[in-house]
This record gives sequence, C-alpha cells and structure tokens, in this order.
Amino acid sequence: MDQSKEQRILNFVLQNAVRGDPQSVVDTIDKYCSQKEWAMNVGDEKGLILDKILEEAKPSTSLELGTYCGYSAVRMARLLKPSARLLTIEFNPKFAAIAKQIIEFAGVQEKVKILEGPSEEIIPQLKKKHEVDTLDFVFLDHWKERYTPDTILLQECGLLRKGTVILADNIICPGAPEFINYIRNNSHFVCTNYPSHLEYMKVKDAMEKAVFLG
Ligand SMILES: O=C(NCCCOCn1ccc2cnccc21)c1cc(-c2ccc(F)cc2)cc(O)c1O
Ligand SMILES: [Mg+2]
Repeated sequence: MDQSKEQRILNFVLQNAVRGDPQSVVDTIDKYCSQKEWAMNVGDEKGLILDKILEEAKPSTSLELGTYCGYSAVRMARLLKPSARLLTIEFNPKFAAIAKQIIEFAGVQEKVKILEGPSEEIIPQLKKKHEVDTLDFVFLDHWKERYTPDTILLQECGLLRKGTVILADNIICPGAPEFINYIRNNSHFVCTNYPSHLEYMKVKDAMEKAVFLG
C-alpha cells in the first residue's frame, strides 16, 4: 500500500529529529515541507507569530482545533509551563494517529491530549468529560467555515472567559471571510490582524487574534 504524505512526514521526523527535543521536531517538519512536500502545518513564519502570542498569553488550558500531524501542538507545547495543558481536536483518525506518534517522539505527550472527532461534538464535552473550566487560549486551524460556529459554540458552552485569546490561521488563504466579518463586528471581541504568508510559500496569508471581553 502506498505511503501517505503524512506517513512520509512522520518517517522523516523519526529518522532526522532528536527524540525528546520539540524544537528539532518543528525544524525537521519545516525542512521536509519546504524542501520535499508541501503540507498544511502553520509553518515557521506564522509559527513565530503563534509563539509570540502564546508566550504573551501564558495559558494554563489551551485548545487547538485541527491537529493534522501535530506540528502546531508540538510548537505550542514546547512553550507551555509544565503544569499547562493543550487539548487538540482532530477528526481524521489517520492524521490523529500520525500526530500522536510525533507528539510522543517530541516528548510533549504529558502536556498534550488529542481528542478524536468533530469539534461540534467534542466542544460540548470539554467541561464534564475533559475537566475543562475555561480556556485561556484557542488556536483555530480546522475547516475554515467552522471557525464562526465553533467560536459561538465555545461561548455557549461557557468555555470563554474575560481575556481568552483566540488565534485563527488562514485568514487570507484559504480564507475565512465570514469569520472575519463575524468577529470584527462583535463588540465582545477585540481583534488584531497579523499579515504573513502561507506556510512554505510566497502567497499572502494572515492570522487574526480575537480577545474575548466577557
Ligand atoms: O484546510 C486547512 N486546514 C483544515 C484541515 C481539515 O480540518 C478538519 N478538521 C480538523 C479538526 C476538525 C474538527 N472538527 C471538524 C473538522 C476538523 C488548511 C488548508 C490550507 C491550504 C492552503 C492553500 C492550499 F492551496 C491548500 C490548502 C492551509 C492551511 O494552513 C490549512 O489549515
Ligand atoms: Mg492552517
């Protein structure tokens, strides 16, 4: 059976990164995806924006929507304090299995929990089943048309608190126009745009930060 691109990424990490060194895992995936095969990781340029915003937020409890191969989960977990937790939702079981192995190889598995399934099913379970009180940081990187409904669902489930930081990837490419329209016209959020480029390409992209005001 032919290997998938995601399996090739995993193999390249296992053979070229340093076990237990999350930075080397991040750098190795970036090397593979910039030189061999493009893949939809947030990448190194937007990754630096993610790093800065995450370090400012110093979150105890973070949620990521869209694990894929685990690149941004490893990238975020490497910056979290030891007691902090990252929950990451992935609906594709093949991607979740790859991400699990990459997260374990990086040695950040104590901080990261992969939840398999659709976000609209899992978000309502976060409080009771996954013992979440409120979220300090949310990274939106899944289906772009789910950014708005899932932001509303997070609010309805009482998972946002005054100061929760939501960071959304791909505002320009592939684009999330209805999310931008929703969040920038919602007086409960203060928004900031971060122009950048699509991972590993010269194509323009951007990230949007939205801080919940309560
Ligand atoms: O599509 C993208 N990401 C989403 C994946 C599916 O996510 C599905 N998914 C993951 C959890 C989850 C939970 N519930 C429902 C759906 C759920 C995505 C796409 C591109 C891109 C840019 C240019 C191109 F020419 C082609 C692709 C770039 C990115 O950075 C992306 O993030
Ligand atoms: Mg993305």
